[in-house]
Amino acid sequence: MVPPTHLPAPPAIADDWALFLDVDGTLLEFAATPEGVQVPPGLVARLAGLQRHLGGALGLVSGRRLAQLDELFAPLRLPAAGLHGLERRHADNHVDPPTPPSLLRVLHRKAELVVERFPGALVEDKDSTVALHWRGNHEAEQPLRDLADAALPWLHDYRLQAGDGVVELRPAGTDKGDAIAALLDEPPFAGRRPVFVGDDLTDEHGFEVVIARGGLAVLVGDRTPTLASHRLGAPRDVLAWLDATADAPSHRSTA
Ligand SMILES: O=P(O)(O)OC[C@H]1O[C@H](O[C@H]2O[C@H](CO)[C@@H](O)[C@H](O)[C@H]2O)[C@H](O)[C@@H](O)[C@@H]1O
Repeated sequence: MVPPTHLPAPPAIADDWALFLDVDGTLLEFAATPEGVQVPPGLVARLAGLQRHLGGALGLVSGRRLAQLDELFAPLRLPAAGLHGLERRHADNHVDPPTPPSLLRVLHRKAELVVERFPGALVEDKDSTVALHWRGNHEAEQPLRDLADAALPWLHDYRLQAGDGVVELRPAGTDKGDAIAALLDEPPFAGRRPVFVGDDLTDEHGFEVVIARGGLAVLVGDRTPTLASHRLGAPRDVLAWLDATADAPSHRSTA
């Protein structure tokens, strides 16, 4: 496998692409807490312009909830998948609601007790999923991983989703790849070349789908191993790449 740092930069965005973008670590720099992220000035306008440029075929595919994505990128409401694909808003604004929460309440309370012992660590309640974060206190990593491992057998049809400074308990089934595949079955994405840009482990599911459909998978950073075909170094490089497209003349994909 080619080391990620040897992967080429992606070509300029083409008019016939269906472009899917991850959020944290891709469009936005990481922050100490989920609420601490900053949306760079001009990014919302840039995304709106890109959406027009692509005939509407621009979507967000994130681990965050759709409601959070709408808050972050207001007033823009792009076609989007939230909760790693569990929650989906189609181009017609219809939202598929996730499975309601059940046994997660107990885990949530236990996790709150753990993070009380490790200031800076936190529990993110996403209704049908719970994310256990240690970015603010790395000493919490092992206790939170242990708690997630111990809880998993009790949560029917749930699985662990590892991420950057986080482990999440989420319903099994739909992932980011499934969400991208579903969006690609409908207008305005259908018939276009799929391209997905993401940084984290959860994004590998999306990479698999776009590559299987003749598209491009763009890794942000140097996480390894990866299925990605192309790479950008950091969110600032993603923004520069999006900007370059806004300035470039229109063109279609080459092989
Ligand atoms: O799929 P993404 O859009 O990349 O979302 C993945 C998770 O992002 C958020 O957590 C991550 O970013 C936080 C803010 O920078 C950071 O504090 C945390 O350590 C990261 O794991 C979000 O809070 C999660 O719900 C998403 O699943």
